[in-house]
Amino acid sequence: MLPSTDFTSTQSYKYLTDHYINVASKNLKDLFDADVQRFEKFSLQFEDILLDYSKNRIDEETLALLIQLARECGVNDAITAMFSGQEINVTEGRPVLHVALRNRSNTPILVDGKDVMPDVNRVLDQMKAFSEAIISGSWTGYTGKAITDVVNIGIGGSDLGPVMVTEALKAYKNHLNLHFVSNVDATHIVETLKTVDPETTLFLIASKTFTTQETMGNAHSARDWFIANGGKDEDVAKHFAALSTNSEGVAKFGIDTKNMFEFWDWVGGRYSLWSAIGLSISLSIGFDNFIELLDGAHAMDNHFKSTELEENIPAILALVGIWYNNFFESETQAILPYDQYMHRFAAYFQQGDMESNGKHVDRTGKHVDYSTGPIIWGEPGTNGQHAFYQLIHQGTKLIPCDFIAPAQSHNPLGEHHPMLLSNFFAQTEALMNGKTEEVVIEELKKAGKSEEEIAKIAPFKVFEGNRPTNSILVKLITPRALGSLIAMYEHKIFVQGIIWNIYSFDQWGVELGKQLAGKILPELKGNEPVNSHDSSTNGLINQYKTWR
Ligand SMILES: O=P(O)(O)OC[C@H]1O[C@](O)(CO)[C@@H](O)[C@@H]1O
Repeated sequence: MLPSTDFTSTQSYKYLTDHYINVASKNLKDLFDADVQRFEKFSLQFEDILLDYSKNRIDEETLALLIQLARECGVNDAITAMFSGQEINVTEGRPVLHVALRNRSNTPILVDGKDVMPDVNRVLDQMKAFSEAIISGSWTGYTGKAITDVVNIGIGGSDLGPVMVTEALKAYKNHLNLHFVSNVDATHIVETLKTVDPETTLFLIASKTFTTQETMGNAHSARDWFIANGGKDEDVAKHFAALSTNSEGVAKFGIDTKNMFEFWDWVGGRYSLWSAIGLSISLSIGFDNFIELLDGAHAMDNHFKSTELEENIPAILALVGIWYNNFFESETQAILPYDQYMHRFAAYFQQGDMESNGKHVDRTGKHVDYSTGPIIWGEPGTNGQHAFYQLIHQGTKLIPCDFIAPAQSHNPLGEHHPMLLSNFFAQTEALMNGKTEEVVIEELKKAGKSEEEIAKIAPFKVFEGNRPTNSILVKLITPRALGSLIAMYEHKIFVQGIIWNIYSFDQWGVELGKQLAGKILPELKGNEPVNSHDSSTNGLINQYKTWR
């Protein structure tokens, strides 16, 4: 059982409310001026990952109160509950055990009295053998040729994790060409199939439930294409594998269950890249690197589980996030990786965070009267700088940002990496310090502007500063470091969900749209006008019918 506390009625929350008034009036720049130790006090290192959270609008008292808040909300007990396999996904009646998938120390983890580790290891062995056979070319397609292309068909958690990781670890990639098809828009599968050869293509049908409309639609179209282009029914086994919890659904689709890579209902979709859903990752970078990814996540799990909250990186990130979300009332949080390979990292955590903590009902079923999960967004630097940073620097909204960068590049070409990192360092400094009117006027004077010109232009050139950031500097984006980084954010989301007293591991909010689409699909057949909806929906459907 998870503890259930309304965090707004805790003692620490009350203290934080008063404390906020004091801190909100302070400037980050002044906080740095007043304390030469600030970086040392507010930074933590885990292996090759340095978290600098000193450029946040906090002081030592803020942190102490936030930690007290975490304690009052039972964060430590909740961590124990998750790692010990308790049924903390209450609304779906399941434990939450993505940590078991990467439990490299193999300590038993019990679900209904049974250790899950033998099953986890059995599927890992199966993934290893399969990955090696495909990569080495010993597994051949129906005409005896080695596989050259792998098409992962999945959506949401059965797509975003594999896409993000295979992109982030492209530097470790082998000869296989990876493709990802997720959208039910035929364009996605049609354009992908134009680039592959049925004789040398392997399709991975990735779906936890094996019922998701988009994935099933794309999987059937891929199978039809395979048969229409020379494959026979008996050849399907060489070209289609399933990653799923639903063996019945897999068999019904026509995939030999020998080619099924199993996982379990205690793995949430958006936490599933560590499971059989990660097969495309293992194929892309090799099984040993996939294990490195799991090792990195496991190391972060151990840190999270056994480190006091004061030094606990995911917990600190969560608490600082709550500080902005619930006291400064910031609505969004940006994730800004200064690494082109990590270009899908923010998109991945859009699902990870927003599907987990986008909830308006607390764990007692009551509507919350406080803000829960933030809107997550972001793009890689430096591209974002030339697109939306204007608003972060000079807009009216407070946007806490996580800046992430590797100290070493996989592509150390000329001055590119120092140029990239100079931007990474400059942005957080600029966001913090801003530029005062006096400095602006001084600069304009030096540029020879008249008094009149200066008066006109100066206000537009002022930067208020005092905009908070975390900097996450990673030595090099290796599979291990990436595994740790992903696990770090997963646990941040977990801690926030515990404090907001919501269930982070269900996703009922995606059901309504699915249900209505199921109702509308048959209505799109035929030409007779539809009148079963509101006038807007009827009007749109009927116009579609005349235009199609
Ligand atoms: O793996 P499945 O069962 O096809 O589900 C895909 C995705 O759909 C959702 O259930 C809802 O969008 C996600 O949580 C999940 O990752």
